[in-house]
Amino acid sequence: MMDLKAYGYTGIEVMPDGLLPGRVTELRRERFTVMTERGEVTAVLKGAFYRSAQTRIDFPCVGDFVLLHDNENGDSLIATVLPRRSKFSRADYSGHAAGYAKTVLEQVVATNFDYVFILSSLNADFNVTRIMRYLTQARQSGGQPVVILTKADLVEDYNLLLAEVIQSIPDVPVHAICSHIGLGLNKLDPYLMPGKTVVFLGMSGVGKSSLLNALAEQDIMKVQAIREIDSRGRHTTTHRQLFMLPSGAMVIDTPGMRELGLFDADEGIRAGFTDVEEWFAQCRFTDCRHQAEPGCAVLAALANGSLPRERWEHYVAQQQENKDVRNKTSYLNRQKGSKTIWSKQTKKHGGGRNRH
Ligand SMILES: Nc1nc2c(ncn2[C@@H]2O[C@H](COP(=O)(O)OP(=O)(O)OP(=O)(O)O)[C@@H](O)[C@H]2O)c(=O)[nH]1
Ligand SMILES: [Zn+2]
Repeated sequence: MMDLKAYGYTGIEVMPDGLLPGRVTELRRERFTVMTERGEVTAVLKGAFYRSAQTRIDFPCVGDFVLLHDNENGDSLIATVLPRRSKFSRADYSGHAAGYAKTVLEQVVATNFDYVFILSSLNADFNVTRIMRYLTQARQSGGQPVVILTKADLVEDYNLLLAEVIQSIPDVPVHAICSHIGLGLNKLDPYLMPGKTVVFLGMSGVGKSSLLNALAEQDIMKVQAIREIDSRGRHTTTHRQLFMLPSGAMVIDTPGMRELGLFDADEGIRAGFTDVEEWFAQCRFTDCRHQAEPGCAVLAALANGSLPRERWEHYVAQQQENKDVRNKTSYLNRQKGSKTIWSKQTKKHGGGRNRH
């Protein structure tokens, strides 16, 4: 018997008759892999999901705890998604013709994680502003942020940059690592305790796969390839989306989670709020601050519910953080002067890798 506690399950007060709890470890098209007390099962959604769910937010995602009708002879049926303690989602405009509908679908890409590892490389891409923008995203998610500065081997003295980041965000733990030689990985042990779940947030190429492989103490991609050869019925070319580390902690690595980090946060955040900014054009005054002005379209949209209040508050918080970051960054830039503190020999390996 599997103990689901190992997967971070904390139980519910009353278990409805005939239902089995589990955690979603993989989602491919409409088929789920769910870890339960009797091991891994495949499952599909009960028809009621498609009839009653208002948006795809209500659909289970990797990391979710669910209750299912177990079926030993085929697909089990997922009946309920248990409340989430943290989640990352991204706006999905795919269902709408541009400029047609105002509603943006929310696509949940990972749930129920304890820590958000914000990865940023110490080489030429080093950028405190970007780290702070990811921090805003992380704080909104409900997970605890941890900043991880990667590729410490590529700079002459990573302690300078480490000190800079610590100074900018004194309330968040910051660690420098090198996945290739294992430097600093032991600093991550306190987060990687049994039953805890971690997600990685960061741009393409910062070293997410390398860290995952280093923590897994094996090459996960290779492991998967071998699985396919010994024909255990897996028809995928990518690794598991919720992965159990030897330490007993789990890492969620879904394609959607990767995409969250793909854009450069500098433009990405702005692009992510078009549904909010669209209203500005309809305000009576072009310099409307959307606070108490007559004819403010934002206030009207908030009042009649066309613009969710949560969404507006998220936007305002983001704007504030951007401002703080700009102030801090110009301060840091003045301090840094003309010192060259990172090595130039390393150019980022551009996009040639397989996308998972
Ligand atoms: N020198 C050095 N290179 C590293 C380190 N970690 C990763 N790299 C290199 O950086 C490149 C990108 O690393 P990945 O681990 O694939 O990055 P990723 O974040 O998974 O990238 P995506 O899959 O595109 O999201 C590879 O060439 C790695 O070998 C490190 O600690 N030191
Ligand atoms: Zn206004």
